[in-house]
Amino acid sequence: MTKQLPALFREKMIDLLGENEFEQFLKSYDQPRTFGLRVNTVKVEKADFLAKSPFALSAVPWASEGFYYEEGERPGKHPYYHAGLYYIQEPSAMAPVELLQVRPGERVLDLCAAPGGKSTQIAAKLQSEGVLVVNDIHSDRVKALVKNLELLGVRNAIVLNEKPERMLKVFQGYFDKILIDAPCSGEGMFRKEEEMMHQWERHSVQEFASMQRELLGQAAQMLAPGGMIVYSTCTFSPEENEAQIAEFLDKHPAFDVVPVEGFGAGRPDWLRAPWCEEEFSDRAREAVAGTARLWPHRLRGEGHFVAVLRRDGATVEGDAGSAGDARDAGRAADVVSASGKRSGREALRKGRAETSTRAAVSLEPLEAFSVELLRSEPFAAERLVCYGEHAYASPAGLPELHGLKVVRPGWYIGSLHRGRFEPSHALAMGLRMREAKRALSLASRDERALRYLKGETLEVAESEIIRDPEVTKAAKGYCLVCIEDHPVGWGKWHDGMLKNEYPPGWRWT
Ligand SMILES: C[S@@+](CC[C@H](N)C(=O)[O-])C[C@H]1O[C@@H](n2cnc3c(N)ncnc32)[C@H](O)[C@@H]1O
Repeated sequence: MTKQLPALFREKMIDLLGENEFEQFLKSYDQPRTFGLRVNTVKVEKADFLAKSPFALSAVPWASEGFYYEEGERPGKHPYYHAGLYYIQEPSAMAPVELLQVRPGERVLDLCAAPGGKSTQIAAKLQSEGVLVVNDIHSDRVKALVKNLELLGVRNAIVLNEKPERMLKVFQGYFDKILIDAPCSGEGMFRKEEEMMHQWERHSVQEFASMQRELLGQAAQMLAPGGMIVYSTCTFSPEENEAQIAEFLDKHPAFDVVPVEGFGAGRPDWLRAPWCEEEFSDRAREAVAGTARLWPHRLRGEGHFVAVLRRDGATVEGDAGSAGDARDAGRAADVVSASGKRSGREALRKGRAETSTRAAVSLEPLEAFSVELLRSEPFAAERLVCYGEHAYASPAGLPELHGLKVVRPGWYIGSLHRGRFEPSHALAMGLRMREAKRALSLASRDERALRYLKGETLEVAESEIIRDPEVTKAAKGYCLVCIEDHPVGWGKWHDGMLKNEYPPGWRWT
């Protein structure tokens, strides 16, 4: 393994680390990589998952819901994976979101989000309260992002496929927290994915550095006063790490570094030729010592860099006249949604939803479905929005998204077509079992659990359909299929048989 490292990379790391530490660093490439999963507390309490985990787990010290599992285990091949109970995530990659200190109710942006490892981690910290905007510039990668958010039952995410510069007008000064998990040269991933070495040889560090500079500047404009940005990469190069932060601090005096403890320190001494040609202020040089370096030879994880940046509470970025407008507009929308713009509850009561074209869509079939199937109103507080035939529950407090490439304006509820409502798979995955009036809960060891995930029709006795006879007498019709009380999809029960509604693209193969 070690001899395959690109020669230029080896030379650079010797220069940065010195011969002694480089030897230790090099040895880490002969160690097996680490494997991690993160319990998805949107769906399951950590203690409940640990009590029934089929895998031997040990805690990742820096991530409250993160665990190592042993090589040879296959958590991606377990019904719990299909129930969204965890996300398979490299342990070091769990650090940036932990450091972002997300609280329920906040407005959070994940600017470079696909395939969604960190977005789903943010969603768990939000506990379905607040607004999560996730974005990625590459449309093919956004598909995986949407799927992961749906799998993990995230209800309050808006998915964009945008160039960040086009988001500035809409979101100026709007977010409490922003994560920039920047595109980078990926040097920290050489052990995990050998292909990264070939990519490294094809792209220059400078190419990534200029993208990162832009992303940091754009994020600063979308951050509210007093807000926080976490900037992370999975690379070692100072040009993409300390130099980015030092340059940012010199351009943005309202920001400071919040020192990170518990990892290797950032290296002001690497702000020098040939890695950086620029001169930085003493303030910036000192501050970068508070950034964090995760080294594969010093901890159980791959190589990462993380910087936590806080803006002071007074200053706003960019055009002083309009900064903060999006935040105020969002606040106004909260107020308006109680009267003018319709919350889910109101929309259902009035039988009409807002649409992208402003033409009202009849919600009667959705209302009938809700009355029949849903115990509570899980999207009562959100705005119901229709894009064509598709209904979404959009978190309250969003500015208008007109002009942006919106892939998901919120939780996808289902489609309304010719007087019929068809519930989406995302609706099933975002519900709790207790929110459905008709459900089936299979044990993970029940051979029908696997057969359901493979798309097969199941034999299910009427007595197995869980329902409150006071509320729903009939077993016939849509039923929320769960594995040990955790929803995995829809089925339609009739006369001892459950017709499978598990989407073909999601099936167990
Ligand atoms: C390191 S990956 C993100 C990984 C992701 N945060 C996760 O945890 O699963 C960087 C992402 O940035 C996206 N990207 C690259 N340039 C971008 C840009 N200018 N704006 C937004 N996203 C960008 C890439 O498509 C890629 O998906």
